[in-house]
Amino acid sequence: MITVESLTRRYAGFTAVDNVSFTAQSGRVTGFLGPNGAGKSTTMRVMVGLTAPTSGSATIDGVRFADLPNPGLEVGVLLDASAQHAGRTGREILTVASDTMGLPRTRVDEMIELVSLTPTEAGRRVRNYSLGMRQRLGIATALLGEPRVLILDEPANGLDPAGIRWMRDLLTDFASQGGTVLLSSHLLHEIEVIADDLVVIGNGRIVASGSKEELLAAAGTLARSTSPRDLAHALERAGIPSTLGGDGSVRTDADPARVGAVALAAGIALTELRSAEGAGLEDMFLSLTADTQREGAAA
Ligand SMILES: Nc1ncnc2c1ncn2[C@@H]1O[C@H](COP(=O)(O)OP(=O)(O)OP(=O)(O)O)[C@@H](O)[C@H]1O
Repeated sequence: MITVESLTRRYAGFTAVDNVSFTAQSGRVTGFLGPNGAGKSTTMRVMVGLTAPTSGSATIDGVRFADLPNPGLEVGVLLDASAQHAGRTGREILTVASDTMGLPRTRVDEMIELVSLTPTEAGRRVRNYSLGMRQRLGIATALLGEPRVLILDEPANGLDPAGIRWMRDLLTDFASQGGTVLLSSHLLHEIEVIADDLVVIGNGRIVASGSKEELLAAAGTLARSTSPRDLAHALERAGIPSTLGGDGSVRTDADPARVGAVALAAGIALTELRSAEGAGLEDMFLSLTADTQREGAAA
């Protein structure tokens, strides 16, 4: 389990991470979301001891990363796939990491195979790797020591569609075997498919956290009718505030049963009635972070 408690990081008067607290539970995949510059990477860097917190703490199973005797055996980290030594081959990078952790060299070949780098690719210098190949190598390095915890910043970045699916299965399996996965991504569809829990950050502060179901269910109800204005008026008369979308949809915080009952009583035929959950993570993300989006996007 990863525990972040009242974490703050300031840079010369600018607060990048502001009193952030959350946990990433074992056996679950936690998606870490936020607009550009929200503070995700800074939080993850503090978790793995690359950045010192101004105050507060981040611990892995109760221990600070810097205090872990052989961290690679406990925590697999992929923060910046391009930060690998460009002059070494992929195989050399894995071999050095494996030796540092005191692992048998056989792990190197196992990992190369696991991430589907060909022997030729593994023998190529990293400066000549594509982004997706760097990402695969980074994942191989993270998994080398068979850690219980994975901290991954944008791991799907640069992967092809098959690679994204492979990564999804890998992380889901890892969590189903009791591992802890914290991953940041801008690929909301990916997060929506893979994450059990979500932590949303905006301008350095947590704006929402909880299980994906909980957070998406809070999205309310979406209804469609041949006469959306009449439906909105009927809801208003029933004391249910609603929003009329440009696409003819009507959204409310009331549950679908209540919206259906109001429509029936008003003699309005519905063409669609469902939890707005289907509207998905993107809507939720944009509405939660609207105040912190540089584009000022609203739901
Ligand atoms: N070393 C530093 N010095 C000054 N400011 C920094 C430093 N590192 C990060 N910041 C600032 O802290 C804020 C948070 O950055 P961070 O990289 O954590 O965001 P992020 O959520 O990971 O963004 P992205 O989605 O774009 O990767 C940004 O405004 C960034 O400019």
